[in-house]
Amino acid sequence: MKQKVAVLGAGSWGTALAKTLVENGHDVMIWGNHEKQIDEINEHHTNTHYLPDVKLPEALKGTLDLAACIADADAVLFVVPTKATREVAAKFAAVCQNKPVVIHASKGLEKDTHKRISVVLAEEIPADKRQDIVVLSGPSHAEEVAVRDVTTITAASENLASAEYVQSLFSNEYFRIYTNQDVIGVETGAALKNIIALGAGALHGLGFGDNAKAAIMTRGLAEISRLGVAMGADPLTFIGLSGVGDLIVTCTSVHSRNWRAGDLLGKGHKLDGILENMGMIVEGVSTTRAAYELAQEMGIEMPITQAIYDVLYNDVDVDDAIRAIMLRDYKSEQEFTFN
Ligand SMILES: NC(=O)c1ccc[n+]([C@@H]2O[C@H](COP(=O)([O-])OP(=O)(O)OC[C@H]3O[C@@H](n4cnc5c(N)ncnc54)[C@H](O)[C@@H]3O)[C@@H](O)[C@H]2O)c1
Ligand SMILES: O=P(O)(O)OC[C@H](O)CO
Repeated sequence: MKQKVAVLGAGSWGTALAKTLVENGHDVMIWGNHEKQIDEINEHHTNTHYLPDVKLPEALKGTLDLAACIADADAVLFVVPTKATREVAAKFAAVCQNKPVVIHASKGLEKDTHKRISVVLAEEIPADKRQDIVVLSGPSHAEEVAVRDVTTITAASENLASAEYVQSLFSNEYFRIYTNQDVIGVETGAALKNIIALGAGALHGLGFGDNAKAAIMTRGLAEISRLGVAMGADPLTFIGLSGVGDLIVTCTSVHSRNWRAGDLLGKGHKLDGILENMGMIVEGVSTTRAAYELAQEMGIEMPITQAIYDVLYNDVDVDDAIRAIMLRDYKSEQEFTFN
């Protein structure tokens, strides 16, 4: 059935998802915070900074007016960077007049509080202003979804009916959505893979080969699962789309901003300059800090995260960080415990 959907966030992912929703026959409005960009969407049906060469459907309307965007919406999709989610959710709650399903497609942990995004949304949006919160996540680069490349991701909610609603909203012949009821697992897998992608990029930038890539992805998944399970996730979620699936795509694709940032770090560029030139959000940088602090609080061993934290925040040389990981206490692979 045709639904009215508001997309909050007019960057790469918001624009690609809005395009898919229009192609699925829904009535879609996208809200952004840059006038020139919203004008471009409305007048030229493009969003060239984020998705060069992609023609957007004329039926996709952009607005700077949040209240107008969400008026009568059946569903509202939050797709702003993690650091902006609380602020946008509070603005939403202040003007929301109905009770839409709240979906989010962002990937990160909130700085300072270390909270998952669905927790931040639940704190800012009172239950009388929304239905369930559903997480949309998995291996998916906007650049590929926007050109209808085959993609599979997950809609996660504790309430299966809400996950199924989001599944039916987005699914089509190139975009297949699975449901999942492990919200903690889906969100932690999504957030933490960005840290490992920074590391995989750095190894590439330093000239390491495929063995190193396999090593960081496999041992990265071990520590993602360790923290995720300690937070309450189902271990099996990490062998699914938002676990190993997203890890594969983010650690191997040139589209990945996190991988590209890591690659440049490995080649000796400075972090500030890398972030400035990317022109898009690199979530892994702030998530590394949040995950490192959370792991310290919870007493969870995350050596790769710690190494990347040291490179990003303690000025440790990448080569030294790798040597420290390789020469730490020798372990059994079977030491992997979920508790
Ligand atoms: N790009 C992808 O392929 C992709 C895929 C899956 C998930 N994600 C996740 O989606 C989230 C958004 O990523 P993106 O790629 O669209 O980022 P982006 O950098 O391409 O765009 C972010 C957008 O958010 C807007 N924004 C920032 N702060 C805002 C605020 N306070 N109020 C209103 N708008 C604000 C920016 O103006 C920009 O339009 C991230 O958490 C990312 O990890 C991205
Ligand atoms: O470009 P990245 O590194 O933010 O990754 C985007 C998506 O999360 C990939 O699934």
